[in-house]
Order: sequence, then structure tokens, then C-alpha cells
Amino acid sequence: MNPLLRLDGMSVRVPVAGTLREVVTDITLDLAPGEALGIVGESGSGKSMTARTVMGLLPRGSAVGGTVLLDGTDLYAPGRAGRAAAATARRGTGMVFQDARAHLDPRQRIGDFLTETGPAGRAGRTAAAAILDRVGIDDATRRLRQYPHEMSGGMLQRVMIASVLLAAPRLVLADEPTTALDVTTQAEVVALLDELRRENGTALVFITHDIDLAAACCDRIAVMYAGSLHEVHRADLLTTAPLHPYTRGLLASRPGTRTRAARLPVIPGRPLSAFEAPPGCAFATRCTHAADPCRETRPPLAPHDGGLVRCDRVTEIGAAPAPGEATR
Ligand SMILES: Nc1ncnc2c1ncn2[C@@H]1O[C@H](COP(=O)(O)OP(=O)(O)OP(=O)(O)O)[C@@H](O)[C@H]1O
Repeated sequence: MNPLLRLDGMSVRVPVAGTLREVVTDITLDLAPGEALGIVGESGSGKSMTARTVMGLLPRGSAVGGTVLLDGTDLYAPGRAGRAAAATARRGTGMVFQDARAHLDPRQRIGDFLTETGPAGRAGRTAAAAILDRVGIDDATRRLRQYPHEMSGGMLQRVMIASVLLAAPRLVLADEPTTALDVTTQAEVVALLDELRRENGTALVFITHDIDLAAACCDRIAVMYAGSLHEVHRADLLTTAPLHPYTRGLLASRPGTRTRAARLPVIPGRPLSAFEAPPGCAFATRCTHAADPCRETRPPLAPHDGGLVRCDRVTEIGAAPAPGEATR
């Protein structure tokens, strides 16, 4: 089957103080129709920029390299015709952001927000009420008359998801959609996205810091570090048999409920953005397994055990402890 989304050698540079700064480097990744892909990684690794590149929401003056194909349409083809084709292709996409409240006009009723782009009048209100019902909001007719301040954060996130669904998208990108919510509401919103995806056959890109959350609702997980992919694997395998030392470090530093470590293991050092990455392996400065060649040559993202991993020493380090694991 043809992929719905194909990123091929995608890189992104954004303008900062008069120069272009690389924030995403050489991303090659396919997403099948209906597939759910998690993108995980620490702050600054380029997760949001990757999603924004697909949505065409980059800062003005940014430069995109490589190709980004959505349903076969090159989203960054030059010229007016290229931009028009990209805009048409993007009609089949929707994005859910971290803070729903920040994306809603406080002076606009929920009903007006939901009917802004759809059919007007009674038909629009009926469709809006039906979609609120669908995302689990009771008493939809009353809710349509309310303003954002009259609703909780979890409910507003449901409203955002409802607005995205109104366009019947084939691809939804959710950027930290649950980070601003309490844990119970987080679980409900994840369950909702998962249910809607299964019912509608929508593909989902789910961006999060939380690897467990990604594993709960995604078929595959891509791990980003310093603007590039370091591991891509089936969600169950990535969380139980991680290949890259960085993935292993992320998993080891999760707060667990079963073990009570005196101090949670952490990956030494701080996360880097793409433009700060040293030559050679970007993770070498924090990796307890790094050897001299790692600091000289950037490893490719290569097939290994059914997944993809960017580490030349993956076979050698096999069963050795991950960064942080040794302190357990
Ligand atoms: N508008 C912008 N202009 C310039 N640089 C930016 C802009 N937005 C993000 N960046 C930089 O791009 C890099 C990648 O940021 P991005 O937001 O994609 O990371 P992220 O992995 O989504 O992190 P987080 O989890 O904190 O959202 C970072 O170095 C960030 O500082």
C-alpha cells in the first residue's frame, strides 16, 4: 500500500537572528493510512518542528530540504501551483495542540467555533452537536452556547479534537495533546484519539515526552534526538527490547510504580538540538557506550532486528546497561 505520508531526507532550518538554524536533520519515515506513530524525545529534539513541517506551520523564512509527500503530493514543490496543490492536500489533515485554551478565542462560543468552517445555520449546529456527542461531551446543545472559560481543560481538548474531526481528516497530528491535563483526563483523551482513529481509519502522529503514553496508543514509535531519528520500531518492541542507548536511557529514567529506586536514573548531560549536535553521533556526548569512532562518523539509521537504529555499536553493546541503568 502506498504510504499516506512519506518524509524523505527531510531537514528544516528556521531563521534565528539573521541566519538559518538547523532544527531537523535528515528524517526519512513513512506512515501508512490508518497507522498510529508516536514521536518521542526530550525537549528541543525537533518533534514539533517535524509536525509543523507537515502542516505548513513553520516560522516565515524557514527552509525545508528533502521531500515531504502527503498522499503523493509534494508539500514543498516550488511555485504557486506547488503551494496550491499542498494546500489542497493539507485539507485532509488536522492538528491538535498542547493547550486547547490558547487556541480558542475566549469571546467566541463553542458552537460558533465549531461551525466556523462547516455548513452554516441549523445544519451546522446539528453537525456540531453530533460531533460533541461523539467526543463524549454530554448535553451538547447547551455546551454549544458556552464560552471556553466555562469548560475544563480536558473538555476543551475534546472540543479541539471535535473541530479536527469535523473535516474528516485522513491524518491527525497531535502535539503533546495531553501534557496540560491531569493524569485521569490524559488517559481519557488518549483513549478518545485511539477510538476515533480506529473508527475512522485516520492515521495519527502522536507527539509526546511520555514513551508509555505513546506505546499505549501507537503501532510504532520513532525516537528523536538532536533533530534526527535514532530509533524506529514497533511500539511493543521499542519499549521491551530497545535498541539505541538513548531509548534505553529514556525507558530507564521513567518514574516506575513497582520499583522504588532511591534516586531515579537519569541520562547524564542535557538534551541537544540539531544545531548543537557534535560531528559523529549526536548522542555520543551523553552515551556511556561511546567509543572514539562514534565521535567521528555519524551513523546511518540502519535496519536491525526488525527496527531501525542509528548506532554503529548496537550489536556490541547488546546486553550492556543503558545510561543511568547502572545506578539502579
Ligand atoms: N519559532 C522558532 N524559531 C527558532 N527556533 C525554534 C522555533 N521553534 C522551535 N525552535 C527550535 O527548534 C528546535 C526544535 O524545537 P521543537 O519545538 O521542534 O522541539 P520539541 O522536540 O518539540 O520540544 P518540546 O518537547 O519542548 O516541544 C529547538 O532548538 C527550538 O529551540
